[in-house]
Amino acid sequence: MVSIRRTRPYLSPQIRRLGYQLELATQPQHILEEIVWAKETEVQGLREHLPLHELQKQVLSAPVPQDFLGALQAPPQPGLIGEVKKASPSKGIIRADFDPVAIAQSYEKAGARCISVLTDAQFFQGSWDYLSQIRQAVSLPLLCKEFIIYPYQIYLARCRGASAVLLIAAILSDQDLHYFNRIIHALGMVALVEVHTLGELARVLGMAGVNLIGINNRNLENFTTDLSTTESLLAQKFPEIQKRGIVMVSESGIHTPEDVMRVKKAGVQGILVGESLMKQADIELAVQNLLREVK
Ligand SMILES: O=P(O)(O)OC[C@@H](O)[C@@H](O)c1c[nH]c2ccccc12
Repeated sequence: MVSIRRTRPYLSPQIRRLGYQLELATQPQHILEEIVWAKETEVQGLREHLPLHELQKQVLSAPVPQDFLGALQAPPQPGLIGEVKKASPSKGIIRADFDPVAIAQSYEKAGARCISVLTDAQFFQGSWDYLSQIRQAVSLPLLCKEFIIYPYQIYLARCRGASAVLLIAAILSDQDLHYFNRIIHALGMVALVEVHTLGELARVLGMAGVNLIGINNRNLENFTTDLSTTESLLAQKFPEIQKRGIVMVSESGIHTPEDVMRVKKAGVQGILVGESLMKQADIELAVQNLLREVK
Protein backbone atom coordinates (compact mmCIF):
# COMPACT_ATOMS: atom_id res chain seq x y z
CA MET A 1 0.00 0.00 0.00
CA VAL A 2 1.50 3.32 -1.08
CA SER A 3 0.55 6.30 1.01
CA ILE A 4 1.64 9.81 0.25
CA ARG A 5 1.96 13.03 2.18
CA ARG A 6 0.36 15.64 -0.04
CA THR A 7 2.90 18.36 0.78
CA ARG A 8 6.48 18.46 1.99
CA PRO A 9 6.65 18.59 5.79
CA TYR A 10 8.19 21.88 6.73
CA LEU A 11 9.50 23.01 10.09
CA SER A 12 10.77 26.56 10.34
CA PRO A 13 14.19 27.07 11.98
CA GLN A 14 12.41 28.74 14.93
CA ILE A 15 10.25 25.69 15.52
CA ARG A 16 13.29 23.40 15.20
CA ARG A 17 15.07 25.45 17.87
CA LEU A 18 12.33 24.61 20.34
CA GLY A 19 14.07 21.26 20.40
CA TYR A 20 11.11 18.90 20.38
CA GLN A 21 11.92 15.46 19.06
CA LEU A 22 9.78 15.53 15.95
CA GLU A 23 9.87 12.24 14.13
CA LEU A 24 9.30 13.72 10.71
CA ALA A 25 10.94 12.28 7.64
CA THR A 26 11.51 15.36 5.56
CA GLN A 27 12.79 13.46 2.55
CA PRO A 28 10.25 11.99 0.11
CA GLN A 29 9.68 8.31 0.88
CA HIS A 30 9.13 7.26 -2.71
CA ILE A 31 8.96 8.67 -6.21
CA LEU A 32 5.24 9.40 -6.14
CA GLU A 33 5.65 11.54 -3.06
CA GLU A 34 8.59 13.35 -4.64
CA ILE A 35 6.59 14.06 -7.82
CA VAL A 36 3.55 15.33 -5.91
CA TRP A 37 5.68 17.67 -3.79
CA ALA A 38 7.27 19.06 -6.95
CA LYS A 39 3.81 19.50 -8.55
CA GLU A 40 2.79 21.77 -5.73
CA THR A 41 5.53 24.22 -6.70
CA GLU A 42 4.94 23.76 -10.40
CA VAL A 43 1.21 24.53 -10.23
CA GLN A 44 1.96 27.57 -8.10
CA GLY A 45 4.20 28.83 -10.93
CA LEU A 46 1.55 28.12 -13.57
CA ARG A 47 -1.03 30.11 -11.61
CA GLU A 48 1.32 33.08 -11.39
CA HIS A 49 1.77 33.01 -15.12
CA LEU A 50 -1.96 32.52 -15.88
CA PRO A 51 -4.48 32.83 -13.03
CA LEU A 52 -7.36 30.35 -12.76
CA HIS A 53 -10.03 32.87 -13.71
CA GLU A 54 -8.18 33.69 -16.95
CA LEU A 55 -7.73 30.02 -17.71
CA GLN A 56 -11.43 29.42 -17.12
CA LYS A 57 -12.22 32.11 -19.67
CA GLN A 58 -10.07 30.31 -22.22
CA VAL A 59 -12.05 27.12 -21.68
CA LEU A 60 -15.10 28.84 -23.18
CA SER A 61 -13.42 29.12 -26.56
CA ALA A 62 -11.59 25.77 -26.51
CA PRO A 63 -12.82 23.10 -28.97
CA VAL A 64 -15.32 20.47 -27.81
CA PRO A 65 -13.52 17.31 -26.60
CA GLN A 66 -13.68 14.08 -28.60
CA ASP A 67 -15.43 10.92 -27.41
CA PHE A 68 -12.64 9.10 -25.57
CA LEU A 69 -14.90 6.46 -24.03
CA GLY A 70 -16.67 5.74 -27.33
CA ALA A 71 -13.31 5.23 -29.04
CA LEU A 72 -12.42 2.48 -26.54
CA GLN A 73 -15.86 0.85 -26.73
CA ALA A 74 -15.64 0.23 -30.48
CA PRO A 75 -14.65 -3.27 -31.67
CA PRO A 76 -12.24 -4.95 -31.93
CA GLN A 77 -11.04 -4.83 -28.35
CA PRO A 78 -8.85 -4.07 -26.57
CA GLY A 79 -8.37 -0.66 -28.16
CA LEU A 80 -4.90 0.88 -27.91
CA ILE A 81 -4.10 4.11 -26.09
CA GLY A 82 -0.62 4.83 -27.43
CA GLU A 83 1.55 6.87 -25.10
CA VAL A 84 3.88 9.66 -26.20
CA LYS A 85 6.68 9.14 -23.67
CA LYS A 86 10.26 10.32 -23.92
CA ALA A 87 11.56 9.31 -20.50
CA SER A 88 10.55 7.99 -17.09
CA PRO A 89 12.08 8.08 -13.60
CA SER A 90 12.76 4.34 -13.69
CA LYS A 91 14.08 3.98 -17.25
CA GLY A 92 15.65 7.37 -17.95
CA ILE A 93 15.53 8.30 -21.63
CA ILE A 94 13.39 5.77 -23.51
CA ARG A 95 13.50 7.41 -26.93
CA ALA A 96 16.30 9.85 -27.72
CA ASP A 97 15.06 10.70 -31.23
CA PHE A 98 11.80 12.17 -29.94
CA ASP A 99 9.33 13.98 -32.19
CA PRO A 100 6.01 14.00 -30.29
CA VAL A 101 3.89 15.05 -33.27
CA ALA A 102 5.39 12.48 -35.62
CA ILE A 103 4.94 9.78 -32.98
CA ALA A 104 1.28 10.71 -32.50
CA GLN A 105 0.73 10.64 -36.27
CA SER A 106 2.27 7.16 -36.46
CA TYR A 107 -0.05 5.99 -33.68
CA GLU A 108 -3.03 7.34 -35.59
CA LYS A 109 -1.97 5.76 -38.89
CA ALA A 110 -1.38 2.41 -37.21
CA GLY A 111 -4.88 2.25 -35.73
CA ALA A 112 -4.48 3.41 -32.13
CA ARG A 113 -7.85 4.58 -30.72
CA CYS A 114 -6.54 7.27 -28.42
CA ILE A 115 -3.24 8.93 -27.55
CA SER A 116 -1.81 9.52 -24.08
CA VAL A 117 0.41 12.58 -23.75
CA LEU A 118 2.72 12.95 -20.77
CA THR A 119 2.76 16.60 -19.76
CA ASP A 120 5.12 16.35 -16.77
CA ALA A 121 8.46 17.94 -17.64
CA GLN A 122 10.59 17.28 -14.58
CA PHE A 123 10.27 13.50 -14.29
CA PHE A 124 9.03 12.36 -17.72
CA GLN A 125 10.39 15.07 -20.04
CA GLY A 126 6.88 15.74 -21.28
CA SER A 127 5.27 19.11 -21.95
CA TRP A 128 1.90 20.87 -21.97
CA ASP A 129 2.90 22.16 -25.39
CA TYR A 130 3.02 18.60 -26.74
CA LEU A 131 -0.66 18.30 -25.92
CA SER A 132 -1.62 21.35 -28.01
CA GLN A 133 0.78 20.44 -30.82
CA ILE A 134 -0.57 16.89 -31.05
CA ARG A 135 -4.16 18.18 -30.84
CA GLN A 136 -3.56 20.12 -34.02
CA ALA A 137 -1.91 17.24 -35.86
CA VAL A 138 -4.20 14.25 -35.22
CA SER A 139 -7.93 13.66 -34.78
CA LEU A 140 -7.82 10.94 -32.09
CA PRO A 141 -9.03 11.70 -28.53
CA LEU A 142 -6.16 12.66 -26.20
CA LEU A 143 -5.49 11.66 -22.60
CA CYS A 144 -3.69 14.22 -20.46
CA LYS A 145 -1.20 12.14 -18.48
CA GLU A 146 -0.47 14.31 -15.47
CA PHE A 147 -0.27 14.13 -11.71
CA ILE A 148 -3.46 16.04 -11.00
CA ILE A 149 -3.63 17.62 -7.55
CA TYR A 150 -5.61 20.78 -8.37
CA PRO A 151 -8.61 21.59 -10.60
CA TYR A 152 -6.32 24.17 -12.24
CA GLN A 153 -4.54 21.36 -14.10
CA ILE A 154 -7.88 19.98 -15.31
CA TYR A 155 -8.85 23.31 -16.88
CA LEU A 156 -5.42 23.51 -18.47
CA ALA A 157 -5.81 20.02 -19.93
CA ARG A 158 -9.17 21.03 -21.45
CA CYS A 159 -7.67 24.19 -22.99
CA ARG A 160 -4.82 22.21 -24.49
CA GLY A 161 -7.19 19.79 -26.22
CA ALA A 162 -7.52 16.79 -23.89
CA SER A 163 -10.64 14.58 -23.98
CA ALA A 164 -9.61 12.58 -20.93
CA VAL A 165 -7.61 13.31 -17.78
CA LEU A 166 -5.77 10.83 -15.55
CA LEU A 167 -6.66 10.80 -11.86
CA ILE A 168 -4.34 8.70 -9.69
CA ALA A 169 -6.21 7.20 -6.73
CA ALA A 170 -2.97 6.77 -4.73
CA ILE A 171 -2.37 10.51 -4.53
CA LEU A 172 -5.92 11.79 -3.97
CA SER A 173 -8.38 11.61 -1.10
CA ASP A 174 -11.85 10.21 -1.80
CA GLN A 175 -13.23 13.71 -1.61
CA ASP A 176 -10.78 15.10 -4.18
CA LEU A 177 -11.20 12.10 -6.48
CA HIS A 178 -14.94 12.55 -6.51
CA TYR A 179 -14.79 16.33 -6.90
CA PHE A 180 -12.14 16.21 -9.66
CA ASN A 181 -14.10 13.51 -11.51
CA ARG A 182 -17.13 15.78 -11.48
CA ILE A 183 -15.17 18.76 -12.80
CA ILE A 184 -13.73 16.63 -15.59
CA HIS A 185 -17.23 15.47 -16.58
CA ALA A 186 -18.65 18.99 -16.31
CA LEU A 187 -16.02 20.09 -18.85
CA GLY A 188 -17.14 17.41 -21.31
CA MET A 189 -14.19 15.10 -20.67
CA VAL A 190 -13.81 11.71 -19.00
CA ALA A 191 -11.53 10.74 -16.07
CA LEU A 192 -9.31 7.69 -16.34
CA VAL A 193 -9.13 6.78 -12.67
CA GLU A 194 -5.94 4.83 -12.01
CA VAL A 195 -5.67 2.15 -9.34
CA HIS A 196 -2.98 -0.38 -8.56
CA THR A 197 -4.27 -2.24 -5.53
CA LEU A 198 -7.53 -3.96 -4.60
CA GLY A 199 -8.02 -1.41 -1.84
CA GLU A 200 -7.84 1.45 -4.34
CA LEU A 201 -10.18 -0.32 -6.74
CA ALA A 202 -12.71 -0.81 -3.95
CA ARG A 203 -12.43 2.89 -3.02
CA VAL A 204 -13.05 3.96 -6.61
CA LEU A 205 -15.96 1.54 -7.06
CA GLY A 206 -17.48 3.06 -3.95
CA MET A 207 -17.79 6.31 -5.88
CA ALA A 208 -20.68 7.26 -8.14
CA GLY A 209 -20.01 8.62 -11.63
CA VAL A 210 -16.79 6.73 -12.43
CA ASN A 211 -17.01 5.14 -15.88
CA LEU A 212 -13.37 4.53 -16.85
CA ILE A 213 -10.82 2.80 -14.62
CA GLY A 214 -7.18 2.00 -15.36
CA ILE A 215 -5.34 -0.77 -13.54
CA ASN A 216 -1.66 0.11 -13.37
CA ASN A 217 0.49 -3.01 -13.52
CA ARG A 218 3.48 -1.07 -12.23
CA ASN A 219 4.40 -1.36 -8.57
CA LEU A 220 4.96 2.26 -7.63
CA GLU A 221 7.57 1.48 -5.00
CA ASN A 222 9.99 -0.67 -6.97
CA PHE A 223 8.81 0.05 -10.57
CA THR A 224 8.46 -3.61 -11.53
CA THR A 225 5.47 -4.50 -13.71
CA ASP A 226 3.31 -7.58 -13.37
CA LEU A 227 0.28 -8.23 -15.59
CA SER A 228 -1.26 -10.41 -12.91
CA THR A 229 -2.24 -7.13 -11.20
CA THR A 230 -4.84 -6.62 -13.94
CA GLU A 231 -5.94 -10.25 -13.75
CA SER A 232 -6.30 -10.41 -10.01
CA LEU A 233 -8.02 -7.04 -9.49
CA LEU A 234 -10.50 -7.67 -12.30
CA ALA A 235 -11.23 -11.21 -11.14
CA GLN A 236 -12.12 -9.95 -7.67
CA LYS A 237 -14.47 -7.19 -8.82
CA PHE A 238 -15.67 -8.39 -12.21
CA PRO A 239 -19.43 -8.74 -11.53
CA GLU A 240 -19.73 -5.22 -10.17
CA ILE A 241 -17.62 -3.69 -12.94
CA GLN A 242 -19.63 -5.47 -15.60
CA LYS A 243 -22.97 -4.59 -14.05
CA ARG A 244 -22.04 -0.92 -14.00
CA GLY A 245 -20.65 -0.99 -17.54
CA ILE A 246 -17.33 0.51 -16.47
CA VAL A 247 -14.70 0.56 -19.22
CA MET A 248 -11.44 -0.99 -18.00
CA VAL A 249 -7.91 -0.27 -19.18
CA SER A 250 -4.73 -2.23 -18.40
CA GLU A 251 -1.75 0.12 -18.01
CA SER A 252 2.03 -0.44 -18.15
CA GLY A 253 4.30 -3.37 -18.85
CA ILE A 254 2.51 -4.56 -22.02
CA HIS A 255 5.18 -5.68 -24.49
CA THR A 256 3.96 -8.51 -26.73
CA PRO A 257 0.84 -9.68 -28.60
CA GLU A 258 0.62 -12.41 -25.92
CA ASP A 259 0.52 -9.75 -23.19
CA VAL A 260 -2.33 -8.05 -25.06
CA MET A 261 -4.35 -11.27 -25.26
CA ARG A 262 -3.67 -11.99 -21.61
CA VAL A 263 -5.22 -8.71 -20.40
CA LYS A 264 -8.04 -9.02 -22.94
CA LYS A 265 -8.89 -12.37 -21.39
CA ALA A 266 -8.87 -10.72 -17.97
CA GLY A 267 -11.67 -8.47 -19.27
CA VAL A 268 -10.24 -5.08 -20.29
CA GLN A 269 -11.52 -3.00 -23.20
CA GLY A 270 -8.39 -0.88 -23.51
CA ILE A 271 -4.60 -1.04 -23.11
CA LEU A 272 -2.23 1.81 -22.35
CA VAL A 273 1.23 1.22 -23.81
CA GLY A 274 4.28 3.46 -23.85
CA GLU A 275 7.74 2.05 -23.42
CA SER A 276 7.57 -1.10 -25.55
CA LEU A 277 6.37 0.95 -28.57
CA MET A 278 8.59 3.97 -27.95
CA LYS A 279 11.69 1.78 -27.95
CA GLN A 280 11.13 0.64 -31.52
CA ALA A 281 12.34 2.70 -34.47
CA ASP A 282 9.21 2.15 -36.62
CA ILE A 283 6.26 2.89 -34.37
CA GLU A 284 3.62 2.12 -37.00
CA LEU A 285 5.05 -1.34 -37.52
CA ALA A 286 5.45 -1.82 -33.77
CA VAL A 287 1.74 -1.06 -33.18
CA GLN A 288 0.61 -3.35 -35.99
CA ASN A 289 2.70 -6.16 -34.56
CA LEU A 290 1.50 -5.59 -30.98
CA LEU A 291 -2.14 -5.68 -32.10
CA ARG A 292 -1.80 -8.55 -34.57
CA GLU A 293 -3.93 -10.99 -32.51
CA VAL A 294 -6.68 -8.45 -31.77
CA LYS A 295 -9.73 -9.37 -33.85
O1 LIG B 1 5.60 2.57 -20.57
P1 LIG B 1 4.62 1.53 -20.16
O2 LIG B 1 5.17 0.50 -19.22
O3 LIG B 1 3.94 0.89 -21.36
O4 LIG B 1 3.44 2.29 -19.34
C1 LIG B 1 2.64 3.28 -19.93
C2 LIG B 1 1.80 3.97 -18.83
O5 LIG B 1 0.96 3.01 -18.27
C3 LIG B 1 2.71 4.59 -17.77
O6 LIG B 1 3.47 5.57 -18.38
C4 LIG B 1 1.91 5.20 -16.61
C5 LIG B 1 0.85 4.65 -15.99
N1 LIG B 1 0.38 5.46 -15.02
C6 LIG B 1 1.14 6.56 -14.97
C7 LIG B 1 1.06 7.70 -14.18
C8 LIG B 1 1.95 8.71 -14.39
C9 LIG B 1 2.97 8.59 -15.35
C10 LIG B 1 3.07 7.46 -16.15
C11 LIG B 1 2.16 6.45 -15.98
